[in-house]
Amino acid sequence: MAVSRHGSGVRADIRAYASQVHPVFMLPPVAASLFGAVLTTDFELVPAAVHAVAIFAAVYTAHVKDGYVDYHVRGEDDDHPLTVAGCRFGLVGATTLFAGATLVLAVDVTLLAAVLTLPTWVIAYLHAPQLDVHPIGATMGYPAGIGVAILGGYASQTGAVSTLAMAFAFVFVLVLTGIKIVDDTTDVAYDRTIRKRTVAVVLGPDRAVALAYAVISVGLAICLAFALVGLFPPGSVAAVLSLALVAIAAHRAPPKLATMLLIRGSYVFLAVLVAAVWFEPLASVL
Ligand SMILES: CC(C)=CCC/C(C)=C/CC/C(C)=C/COP(=O)(O)OP(=O)(O)O
Repeated sequence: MAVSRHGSGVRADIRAYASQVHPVFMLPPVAASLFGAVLTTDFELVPAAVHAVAIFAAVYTAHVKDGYVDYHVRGEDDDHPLTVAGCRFGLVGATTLFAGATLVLAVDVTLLAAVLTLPTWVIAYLHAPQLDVHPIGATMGYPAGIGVAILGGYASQTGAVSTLAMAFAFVFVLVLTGIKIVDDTTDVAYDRTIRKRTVAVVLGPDRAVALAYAVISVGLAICLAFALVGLFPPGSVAAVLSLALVAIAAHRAPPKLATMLLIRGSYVFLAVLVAAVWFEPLASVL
């Protein structure tokens, strides 16, 4: 049974499945999982890697299902590399990998880590066609997945969640929600034609952009406040400053450029937070 729509043979099949690895969407959740793990004092590589694999498999599930729904069910996309059977095999494969990694977490690491990992697959599987047609689901599914990935990464090290992990998860959910609202302002006209109700479709682009930057600002202000009260390491202030500067530049830019800037800004935000947590380089000077 053919799995690739473009060519036959093992190479074509591998290419088709590899096309569903979207680094822009996949790196942040995997990095969030590892970030949760490095928030703990004793970092253990194996449970961190198992959790990261589960998160990768969840996001892969989301992409295969989204591609299947957008091309084969809704007829929205012009092309898709996988046949219907290919999508189904991909879903079964990714889900099996997810289940295996989650089972390892439950049996060999801690039950809480597994329990916190499960919602990521549920969000991923339901992204299309259920969540992506509703303004809250379309906007907050991915940020919520990142938040839970941070908590699961933390729990995979400690068997517990902490105020620190929850606070970081909360900040990321807010900041990424704002960025996703901006992202959806790039597709308002098209999304209206396919009845996809993003925040930008419901509120209109101008009010959506105002809401987006308000949500990002609240997220950054909370991050700053957590740094000032000593919950977050002092270097978090540098992370806030870097994303705030990017957000100021993005605010004046057209939607596509603004989205591109904010997504890259969020990578820098995470990277500076990792450095702040791991090395605490500014601790001695602040
Ligand atoms: C661990 C974790 C983060 C879990 C959540 C996984 C999740 C919901 C991923 C979404 C990835 C995806 C299909 C993005 C494109 O969606 P789109 O609907 O904006 O784009 P489209 O218009 O191309 O369908």
